[in-house]
Amino acid sequence: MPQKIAAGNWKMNGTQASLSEIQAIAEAAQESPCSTILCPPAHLLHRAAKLAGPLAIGGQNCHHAPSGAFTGDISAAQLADCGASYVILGHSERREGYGESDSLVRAKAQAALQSGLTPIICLGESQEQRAAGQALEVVLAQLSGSLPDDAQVIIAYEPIWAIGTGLVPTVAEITEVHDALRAQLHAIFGAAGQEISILYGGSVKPSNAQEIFAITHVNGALVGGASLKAEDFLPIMRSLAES
Ligand SMILES: O=C[C@H](O)COP(=O)(O)O
Repeated sequence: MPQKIAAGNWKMNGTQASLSEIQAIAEAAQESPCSTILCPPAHLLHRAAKLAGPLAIGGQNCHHAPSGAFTGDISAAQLADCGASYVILGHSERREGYGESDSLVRAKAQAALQSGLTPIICLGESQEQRAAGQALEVVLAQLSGSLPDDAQVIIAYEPIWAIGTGLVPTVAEITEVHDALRAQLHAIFGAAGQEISILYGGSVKPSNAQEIFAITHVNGALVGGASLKAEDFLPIMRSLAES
């Protein structure tokens, strides 16, 4: 059975004053039967990792090279050095904002694995692609192009149009994509593909988490805005535990 995972992506939000939220989430993670991962901005990683206990810490991106003249970047080994054990890769805000391709995401995933990090690989279609009936085709192509050689990954399906908008796909739309992802992971990795957690992301809130977690092959969530405050994230963690 894939692990149930509640993951939070703080994006470019948070200062040292936010460490109290991480502390509260870490305390709740101690009681949770599920895995909890928090991906704060890079400047908080080291202090967050010290607070974390059973809460795992992740980066939000890494370079594909182990080191070198890449001003402003961070390597997978440096994330691990801060205490991270996961890294989000291929988020649509990087695919779209910085032109990251599937092959670059794949190279980053390989680099992450070499440094002992588990990549959380994000996939998702735009509103135009969904309207054109291309959602499945787009997401499955991203999966094939972005996966590393090893099955030690987490997948996050995040329709771009659902991120930060309050719009959420229907249960049938999420089901269709997660079923297809599960089948493709099985086809690629065999039995190991059945163990890969597939998260849903995009406007997950305490109010809709229960319905989303009831969907077959939804093994948790990658949460943006509602992970910034423990008072929002804890009910999502509880819904996952009860699912
Ligand atoms: O990585 C997280 C996603 O982009 C979802 O963000 P959101 O929960 O604010 O819609």
